[in-house]
Amino acid sequence: MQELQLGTFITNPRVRATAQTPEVEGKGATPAGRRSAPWLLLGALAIRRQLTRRMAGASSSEKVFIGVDFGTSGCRAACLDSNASLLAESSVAYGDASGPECWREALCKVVKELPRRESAAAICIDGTSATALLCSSADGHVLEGPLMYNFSCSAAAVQRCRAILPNPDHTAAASSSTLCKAWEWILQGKAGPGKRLVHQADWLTAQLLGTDVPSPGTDYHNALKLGYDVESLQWPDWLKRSEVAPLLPEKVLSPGETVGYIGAGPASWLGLPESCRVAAGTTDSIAAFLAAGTSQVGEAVTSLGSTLAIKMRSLVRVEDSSFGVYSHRLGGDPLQWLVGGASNTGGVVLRKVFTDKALKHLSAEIDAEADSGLDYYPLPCKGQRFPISDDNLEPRLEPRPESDAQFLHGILEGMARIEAASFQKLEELGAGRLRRVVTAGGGAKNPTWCRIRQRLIGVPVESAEWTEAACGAALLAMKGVSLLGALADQK
Ligand SMILES: Nc1ncnc2c1ncn2[C@@H]1O[C@H](COP(=O)(O)OP(=O)(O)O)[C@@H](O)[C@H]1O
Ligand SMILES: O=C(CO)[C@H](O)[C@H](O)COP(=O)(O)O
Repeated sequence: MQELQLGTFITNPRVRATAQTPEVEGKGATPAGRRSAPWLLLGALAIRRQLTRRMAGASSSEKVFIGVDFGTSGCRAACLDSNASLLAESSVAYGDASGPECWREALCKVVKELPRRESAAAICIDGTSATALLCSSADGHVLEGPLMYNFSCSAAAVQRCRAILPNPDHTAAASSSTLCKAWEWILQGKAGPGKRLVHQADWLTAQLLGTDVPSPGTDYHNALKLGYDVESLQWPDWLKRSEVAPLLPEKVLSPGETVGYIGAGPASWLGLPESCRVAAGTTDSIAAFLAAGTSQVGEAVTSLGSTLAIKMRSLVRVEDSSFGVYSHRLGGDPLQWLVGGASNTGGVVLRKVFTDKALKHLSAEIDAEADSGLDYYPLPCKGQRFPISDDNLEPRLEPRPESDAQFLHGILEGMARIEAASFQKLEELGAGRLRRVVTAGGGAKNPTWCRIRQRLIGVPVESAEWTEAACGAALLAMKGVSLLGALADQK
């Protein structure tokens, strides 16, 4: 098996690195040039290994809090001290690998690179929303899947799903919903007694508890697309009466709520103490929202990751699956919602054409205030989830100009138009007026893209201080269930 190497250590600009190893400049692996690997592929990436530690030597016994983010292209971990300062981050790319064994390998890799993990007081995992596995209820063994977050189910599964929904606009009506994936397995004859649908974050959280706890249940963020009623906080009767009922997770917890503590086995292979609390998780774009830090209704977070997910704080819950719009529960009194959706556009389109290094230097050549003169609709392949829900929508990336910088300009502008149309749709549907956009994800490090987006969206657009979702998961580990309410109650 290929020897695993360290991933890229992301240095948080706020915390000055005190220990630096020389920069290792590798050749950027082009996506097409990637070699396959049984587990985690780390091509010859430009690896800057910097462990960030606070200047003042924090005592090694001081408690730390760990968040682990399982995104589309890789896994990242963040470690906070008891003042919620960022101590260290680590990451590993999946490359061409995928599936539960790859995720578990990534979990082990990123956690074992964190300093002071032996003092961890709590850990929390976020995963891609609506990524589902079919597992044995008895021992948690994976039987089918994963069906990934953007997997569009068969017409038969979608039809059976929509037939039980209380209304056609329901979040679970989307062809990529977790509930459609449950019907997919039912129609294939793979579901049945002793089997349960498990979200990516839930399965990984169970790895932390050890083998004697097959399933920790789920959280009400991950449960939304499975049909959970996040207003009354219960499985609705129409779902409990359906053939899906036996597949539903028994427990639905609040994100950050205690699921249990690190099992003896995981304690040894992760180097975490058995006293470390395991918190219920959330989805990757909500973890990014939590990391980005917003303070009032009308503010939004756009996650510019492999996909483009937006969440706007609103006092109005909006749900319209015909546009791919749904609302996650934030909390507070009055109850606040994270209204938005997840588009198939995003960094995945960029990575098919440009390495991260090329993105950086080509972006510097672009005049963000000028129009590119191109009219692209950037998608990785046919199909769009939001703000147009259409499995047959084709990408538009022609004509390609001679200049790579102009080509990139057209793509960034095309994605910014999709983002602007998304916010416009949320306002049309009653979510309220957009005031400001804070940016998370890999694209947040591109100031040119931020300026193009600001020009087309028409409100201030800036990069978050913490652009990594893992920091949001670490805050959930640290603050527990109080985090969401406290965020919502900020006026
Ligand atoms: N300078 C840049 N400008 C725009 N996009 C970038 C830049 N650097 C990296 N990216 C994009 O960021 C994406 C990865 O972001 P990340 O948040 O890690 O994604 P995910 O969590 O969805 O895997 C990649 O698709 C890559 O193309
Ligand atoms: O695009 C995705 C993967 O990155 C997911 O769909 C994303 O998690 C958005 O879903 P949610 O709004 O439920 O978090």
